[in-house]
Amino acid sequence: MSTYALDPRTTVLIGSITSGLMAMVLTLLARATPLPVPGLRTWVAGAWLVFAGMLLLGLRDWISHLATVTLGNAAFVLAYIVWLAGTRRHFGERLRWGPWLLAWLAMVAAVTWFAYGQPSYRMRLVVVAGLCCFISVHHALLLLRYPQAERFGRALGITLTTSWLAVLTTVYAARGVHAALFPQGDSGLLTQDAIQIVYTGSFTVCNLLLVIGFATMASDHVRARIEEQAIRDPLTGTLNRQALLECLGRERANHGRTGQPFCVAMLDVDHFKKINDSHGHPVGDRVLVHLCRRMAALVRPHDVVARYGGEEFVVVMPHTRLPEAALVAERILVEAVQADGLALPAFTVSIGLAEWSTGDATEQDVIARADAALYQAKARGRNRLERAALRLVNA
Ligand SMILES: Nc1nc2c(ncn2[C@@H]2O[C@H](COP(=O)(O)OP(=O)(O)OP(=O)(O)O)[C@@H](O)[C@H]2O)c(=O)[nH]1
Repeated sequence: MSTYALDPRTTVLIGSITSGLMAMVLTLLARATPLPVPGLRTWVAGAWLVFAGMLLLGLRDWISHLATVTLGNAAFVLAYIVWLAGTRRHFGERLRWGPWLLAWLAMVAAVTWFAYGQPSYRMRLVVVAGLCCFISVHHALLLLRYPQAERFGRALGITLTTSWLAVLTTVYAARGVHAALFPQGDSGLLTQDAIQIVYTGSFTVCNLLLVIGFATMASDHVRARIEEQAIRDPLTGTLNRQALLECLGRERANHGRTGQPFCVAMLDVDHFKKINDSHGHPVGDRVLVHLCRRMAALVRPHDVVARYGGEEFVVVMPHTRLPEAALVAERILVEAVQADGLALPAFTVSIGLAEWSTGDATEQDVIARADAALYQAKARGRNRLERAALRLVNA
């Protein structure tokens, strides 16, 4: 009679059921997600491989040895390689499959040999635990390379996944070393002893927690993309009007606290309708995209470029007074319209510039003054810069 409440077969079979459920949850997550998550499908495939591997391992002695020992271990270890590929893909990299598949094939061959040629659970354990340990440590080190500070969800997902990979590495290392150093008697994966119960229980739990870790990373990825889409103009990738107003609100508050000046440049493409009419809207779109790229390259790192609407853009220049802002605006006027070798029609822009003044009550006021200066620039012949006079209190 068993001296333990759990036996390894029960642990592995419960593990296979829960990993099947996790695989299902991950599959549904991949189907339901409103935006594609790189690597998620690969993780789904890995989760199903874990389910298959654990189920086969748990059916030992009930179905053919080939299915349980060879295929079970093959599916199980392949899952770790597939998860590694999924993580790489998530971070925009590709796994070099060749060496990993070679190692996996060698493992499958060795396991088969130590199951039929020269049966030895001890050697199978050394081979399988050794490779799983190597994959897990490689996977954990890979995750540590990615920056995680800026978003809580991402940091949490990476930390969870890395932590469970570290635990998994320890489990496989400990089991592999124990098998290498000590005779394992008549042991098999499902033998009823404390070591096997702890071993099978540990990798079962870690596999589930790994899936939760990646799911956390995936959901944070979706949230970040949605937040990004909410503040970006889809055509040019610059901030949209809503984000611009928030940025101006911050600058206004900062000015209230510290007295730091800031300027707003409003920019409009001259005769843009003609460009659309003569060359078509797609070319007009390319002009806008090109202009934004050039502006982003010409302004300073802390300046903000936003699309105000149509072919109108705003540049916010923090910590800047009107004369310095005029230098930046002049640079944009001359250099942002250059499109040598890009097969774009020639175009010019007009700019109206205003500095936040004590007479401005809201961010809309400073925008309105920049807009009025832009109107003047248009009226005075376009392709030029006009500055709004400061509006001082009681002026
Ligand atoms: N291709 C393209 N055209 C746009 C976009 N948004 C607005 N427009 C077009 O931009 C044109 C703006 O024309 P107007 O407001 O008459 O101004 P304009 O022709 O630039 O003339 P001035 O501003 O007076 O120099 C309109 O024809 C809009 O349809 C866009 O995202 N892509």
